[in-house]
Amino acid sequence: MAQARVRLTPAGPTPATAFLSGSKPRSSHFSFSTKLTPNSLYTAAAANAPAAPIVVVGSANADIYVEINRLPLVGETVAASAGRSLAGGKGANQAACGGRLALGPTYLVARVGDDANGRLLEGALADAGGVRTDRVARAANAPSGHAVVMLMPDGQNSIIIVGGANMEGWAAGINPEDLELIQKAGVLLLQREIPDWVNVQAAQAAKNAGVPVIMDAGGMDAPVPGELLSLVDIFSPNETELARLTGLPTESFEQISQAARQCHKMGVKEVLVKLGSQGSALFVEGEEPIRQPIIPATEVIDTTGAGDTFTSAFAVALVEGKPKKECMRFAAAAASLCVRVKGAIPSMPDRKSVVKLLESVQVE
Ligand SMILES: Nc1ncnc2c1ncn2[C@@H]1O[C@H](COP(=O)(O)OP(=O)(O)OP(=O)(O)O)[C@@H](O)[C@H]1O
Ligand SMILES: [K+]
Repeated sequence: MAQARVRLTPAGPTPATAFLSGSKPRSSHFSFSTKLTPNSLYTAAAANAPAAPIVVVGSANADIYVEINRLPLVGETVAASAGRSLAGGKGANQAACGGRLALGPTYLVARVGDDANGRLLEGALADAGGVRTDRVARAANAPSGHAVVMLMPDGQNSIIIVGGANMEGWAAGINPEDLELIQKAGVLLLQREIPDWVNVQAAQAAKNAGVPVIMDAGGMDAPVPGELLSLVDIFSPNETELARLTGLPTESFEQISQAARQCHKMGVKEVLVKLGSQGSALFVEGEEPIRQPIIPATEVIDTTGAGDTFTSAFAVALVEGKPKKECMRFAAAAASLCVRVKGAIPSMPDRKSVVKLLESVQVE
């Protein structure tokens, strides 16, 4: 449960995955046109838009990175050449991004432990700016979610994850006052690093109040329960997660379209697929897909957090009532800025930078 996933095996229809991220192989069998629509209203008019809150219900994780030459053998101790602890978890990442980009408030509903990692997470979220952390509660009987990420010189990594409070900290579920908050939200943003039953509870509350639910597919690789899918308005996998969910190949755009249609049959009307350097595509049932190419980065430094940035930025634009195509452009611009900077939360752009990038992109 951390910044995103690492592909522990080469990409394929059903890879083993963890919650942390690294670079991943991508299919390059298809390409997008780069036709862009004019950048409309992220500036003056948007400033007058009603500022409905974004509510993220999800994970917060302390990621402990160690750089080692090789894994220790059983019974052996090895010295790391470097180590650091960073805040992550897809819930925290998406809240941090919302906090930077949204006109209104962004709340994170999460569980941490009453421990040093919990304090690290609370501090990092406060430093990220713009995130309301008063709904991050400390669980009495579970440690904060954390992960040990062992980075090796050849780029390989091994990860051990402790779900901790993300998985065990919810007791009887989401607090009544947090359910009320969800029902007043402009959008509810979910991922899969907390128990499915908690996600169902949040999504049900949102659905009852007519609040749109976006679920990022990243996190645990167990099948998504049908009950949860039926409560989600926009489901957002990358192509690997889409393949895993549907059991279908996602190497070509045609195959991705087929897999998205399969999701429609499973009860999700809108599927927002993230395709790495190939951009993204939104499949709304019964409509032509909307394709969004990447907005090229001057230099790609680290794609960690790109998926979380994309999903969260899409939600930010959606809350402002932007058309879906505009939401995708906004998200692509935010993600393009994210890949230029190392790390997850530290790489998430502010609104001004996204607007500036959108303005600088050539309009056809
Ligand atoms: N090299 C790149 N240059 C510019 N933008 C990129 C690049 N790679 C990714 N992006 C943007 O980031 C978005 C999300 O990236 P990606 O598809 O890798 O998400 P993900 O697989 O969910 O990522 P994560 O590793 O964070 O879980 C893409 O749709 C694209 O807009
Ligand atoms: K990054």
